[in-house]
Amino acid sequence: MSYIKVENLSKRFVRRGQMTEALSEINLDIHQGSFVSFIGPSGCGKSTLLRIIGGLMGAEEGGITVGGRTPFEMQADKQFGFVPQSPALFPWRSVLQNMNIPFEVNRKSKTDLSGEEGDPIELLHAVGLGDFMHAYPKELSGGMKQRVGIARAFASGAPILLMDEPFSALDEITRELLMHMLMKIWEQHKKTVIFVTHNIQEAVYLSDKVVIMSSRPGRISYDVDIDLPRPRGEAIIESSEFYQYVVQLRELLRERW
Ligand SMILES: Nc1ncnc2c1ncn2[C@@H]1O[C@H](COP(=O)(O)OP(=O)(O)OP(=O)(O)O)[C@@H](O)[C@H]1O
Repeated sequence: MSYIKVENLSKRFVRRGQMTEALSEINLDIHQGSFVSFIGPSGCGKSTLLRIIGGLMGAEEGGITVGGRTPFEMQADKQFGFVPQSPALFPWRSVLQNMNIPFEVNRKSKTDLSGEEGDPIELLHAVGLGDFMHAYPKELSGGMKQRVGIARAFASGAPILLMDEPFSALDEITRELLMHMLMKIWEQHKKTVIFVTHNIQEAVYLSDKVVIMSSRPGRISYDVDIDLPRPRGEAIIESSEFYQYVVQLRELLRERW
């Protein structure tokens, strides 16, 4: 059953008298607990759609519900965890203290997400930062900071995680390591994840569904179900089925680039 439902959604921006049709007639069904990636050329509206789903901005036309409620209600109820390109870590707090920020925010707003929360210490071990719990952000590399951001999102209790190109600032090898790490954690926690990326392999490896977008105006041109077995180990990348999905997505993307 559909958990996130987007119907005929359009979004326009007007800047200095010039109108940009950022999204046009978007229709989308996302199932609870699934991993969905958005991929498409720069400016096709991926981040805008992510922000609308996450209740950070509204749209002019169309409807959107998340778990039967509006995104704004879900956002006020702390149901979304955001993982941006580089995570916001407080420099004066240790890694573990940074992990606890969502719990403190929820306690203050009296949001009860118990049952969805993960153990911060366990999650730090899962991302290979067990020895860095008491370190400060300035002692971490970019990849390590991003691991904290991901671990924190899974610990936060939010059932829906919105990730906007979380690996784009990382080198190729770190990016691959984090992709495998994210997959392992997600397979244990099964939160609904919406993931924006420019990387086809990443999208195929991680996703149940890849949504291909095209620009001017931003539209969904295809959505492709990735029917690869789970759990997905690293070896799957070498399989011919994986390769076929990569080729298919590349062709579909080229068509509308
Ligand atoms: N706040 C804003 N004001 C005006 N125009 C905006 C605003 N945010 C986005 N846009 C425009 O909307 C379109 C979609 O932008 P968006 O950032 O969603 O694209 P994107 O697919 O995420 O791009 P990228 O892959 O480069 O991050 C672009 O043309 C952009 O210039």
